[in-house]
Amino acid sequence: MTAVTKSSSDLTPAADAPPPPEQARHRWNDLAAELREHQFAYYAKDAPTISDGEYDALLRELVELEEAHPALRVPESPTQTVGGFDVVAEADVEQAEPIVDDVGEVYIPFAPVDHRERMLSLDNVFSEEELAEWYARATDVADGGLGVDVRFLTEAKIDGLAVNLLYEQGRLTRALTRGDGRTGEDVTLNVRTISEIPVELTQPADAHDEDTVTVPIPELVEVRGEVFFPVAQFEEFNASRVEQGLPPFANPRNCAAGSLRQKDPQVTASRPLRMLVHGIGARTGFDIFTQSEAYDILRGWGLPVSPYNEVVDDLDGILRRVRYFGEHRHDLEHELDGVVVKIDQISVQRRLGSTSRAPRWAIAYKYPPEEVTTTLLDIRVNVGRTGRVTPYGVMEPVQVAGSTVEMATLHNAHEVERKGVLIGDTIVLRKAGDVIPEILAPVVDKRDGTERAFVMPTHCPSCGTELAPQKEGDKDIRCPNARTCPAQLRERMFGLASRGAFDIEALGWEAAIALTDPEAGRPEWADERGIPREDPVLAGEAGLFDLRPEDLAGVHVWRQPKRKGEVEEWEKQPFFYTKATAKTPSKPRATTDVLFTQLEKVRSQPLWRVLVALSIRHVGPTAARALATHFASMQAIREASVEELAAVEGVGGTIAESVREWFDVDWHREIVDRWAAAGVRMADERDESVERTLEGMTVVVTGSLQGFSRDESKEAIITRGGKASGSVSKKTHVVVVGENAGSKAAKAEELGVPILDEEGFVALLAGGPAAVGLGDDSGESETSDTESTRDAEAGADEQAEKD
Ligand SMILES: NC(=O)c1ccc[n+]([C@@H]2O[C@H](COP(=O)([O-])OP(=O)(O)OC[C@H]3O[C@@H](n4cnc5c(N)ncnc54)[C@H](O)[C@@H]3O)[C@@H](O)[C@H]2O)c1
Ligand SMILES: [Zn+2]
Repeated sequence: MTAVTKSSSDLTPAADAPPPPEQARHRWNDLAAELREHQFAYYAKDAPTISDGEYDALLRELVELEEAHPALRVPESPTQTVGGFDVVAEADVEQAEPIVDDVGEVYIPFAPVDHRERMLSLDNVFSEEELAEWYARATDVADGGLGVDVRFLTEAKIDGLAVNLLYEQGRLTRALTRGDGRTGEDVTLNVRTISEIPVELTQPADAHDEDTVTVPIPELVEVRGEVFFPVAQFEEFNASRVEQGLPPFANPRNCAAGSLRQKDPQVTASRPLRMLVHGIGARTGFDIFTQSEAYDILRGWGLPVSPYNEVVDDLDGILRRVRYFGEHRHDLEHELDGVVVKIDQISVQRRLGSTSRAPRWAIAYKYPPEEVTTTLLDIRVNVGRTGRVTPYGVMEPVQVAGSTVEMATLHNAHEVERKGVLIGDTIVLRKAGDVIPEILAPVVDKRDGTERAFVMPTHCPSCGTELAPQKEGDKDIRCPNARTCPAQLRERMFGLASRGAFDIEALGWEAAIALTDPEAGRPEWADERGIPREDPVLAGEAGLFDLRPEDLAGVHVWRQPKRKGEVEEWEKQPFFYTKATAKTPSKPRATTDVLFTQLEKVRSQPLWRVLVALSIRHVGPTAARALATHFASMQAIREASVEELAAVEGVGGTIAESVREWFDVDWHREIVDRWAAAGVRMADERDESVERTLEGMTVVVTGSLQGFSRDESKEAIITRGGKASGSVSKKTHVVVVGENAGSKAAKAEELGVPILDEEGFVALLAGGPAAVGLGDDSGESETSDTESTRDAEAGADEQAEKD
């Protein structure tokens, strides 16, 4: 190890620091070596093999180790240097070997050139507490007992790569990467291709308004900024690389760096690189007093300045900005990994100075990482309710954005190809907040040749039917065997039992699988070991109401038992019946009894629920109610023409056609017939004892009522000839406001629509509008259709989305 030289940093170990124990020294060596390796992959090759979060964690460990053992904190430690490979070591460009980087591009290192003034990195904090500590320290030193009113500039931290632009007499004469902070690589030719960066500064026009700062173009100025690749263009760009047989970039930052450091500037020119400036280095010929003012000057010369800079007075202001960007992390055109806070006054900046690595007058607040790397163990496919086949990635479980992720959808085969991921790859996984996790890209450098490409199955993994797109040109492929495909059937069965349909609590996801797809989860070895396949007790929903408890005695499902914390092999277990023991024979489980009780009960549910249970496309609860109210029987709906269906208030053409088409399929009609034969009620008896007190009235119920559930209040309105609507408009006759009512109550007041409480509602139901002092103005109702039609269509959309 080289001799420890005295560094300007105040963090250099005290000469009398006790020697660290052997173990700590070992760990330090390992960590430092590992970090340097990652720095090389990241800065020199633009192809990191671990995520930034993982890198930061390693660096943190090193910082903590050095805090515990200050003698380890040598000037060349990765904690003390500006990250970057040693440019000077590759000084002789003539002799330098061309590097073929893993992104398939060849370049020779660019000539090393010194910066006029050093380019530093930034120190990081990872929590609001740490930020407050920095704030306290910085303001304390800044004040120095002088009572200075320190102000802070908050900026978006742009995740790109830093460049230093030297302008002499207004001309861009040199552009360098940051390198090790003292010496960077000459990338002048490449930077010149970025249209946003002026080759010639513009003399600011004479200021007419007082806010514009005009400073004449100086003799010399170093402008620091960040080159980035716009997020919006990244995915498309990566896909085009994969198409050309080139490996994709891991993320936009590495893509920006790789694009800038091209041997052939033409290639750089073809990339949509952008830049924003965030500092000034050496300068002669002008003065600046605050950093924010410096930005105004730079803007005046035609340089791109971020629109997100804002000066604030105190910690509260800083925290407000941190929270703001936390919420808008994905609304910016560049990747944002944090917020940079800088002391605005240059004189105060000087008083605070810098360490060997970073200024003390600035800090980067970093958000929790949203990207991690993990292994893609497999790509499997899922068959949905309408037969759509979607591949999804199965990954080594990993923590990201506060949850454990082990699966991520890949949407379709085309998407898998676009992303260029192989089974076995190390992949970059991204999870942003509540958004569903996404596989971003493979880490190509980690490949060892054992990875294999995903092959989209040609046949349905559930029923073996040949897959095909529904229409020509569809990206999705489907299993056309809608009738008996176990995967599709189990989804329909689950839907049929859901709250908006028959509402059969005992028929949940697992029971739906047991009834229709008992081999779901069958392990590969099951065939080899001669374990017979079990036929489902239901080959379609038609037989649901014909089931008897004894039919379920032999139903088994595949389960992976967990015993004493250990994960065991998958095995078949009885589902509806208990396991027979030496003493007791197998008998129906308690939940199985409940299932049959509920199946009995739902036979007399209202017609609209039966309609929803049929899984007719676009027919959700709203459309089903409209149909049931109008036609009152399944037979009438079945015989209705498209025109007749479409004429129903709340049923549009799409729904009408979908209903007609559904009844044109013979096995669909068979479902209805067999359910009817098994005693499922197929008509709503008009209870003549209920007076049609609300004929022609549109009623909105909002908030919760004591005596009615949501469904019951709707039912009560509809059976009395009224219309139950979900939104308040001028056409609404009355709004019933229960507890915790929200915006609808306010809207009613605003529009002057009469409002009733629950008591009033009961009176209205019994005696009609006159009973609650409302004039009978139902004549208007003929024109009030549009609103409820929109409701029904919205309901239909919701339903379609679930497909
Ligand atoms: N994954 C890996 O293998 C790997 C390896 C090395 C480094 N890294 C990552 O690189 C980063 C460390 O690099 P670093 O030294 O550039 O530190 P940094 O990214 O934490 O911060 C310093 C840099 O931020 C940039 N910056 C962006 N917006 C700015 C603004 N508004 N004002 C001032 N500066 C701004 C500047 O270029 C500056 O040099 C870490 O995030 C680390 O995770 C990753
Ligand atoms: Zn199938």
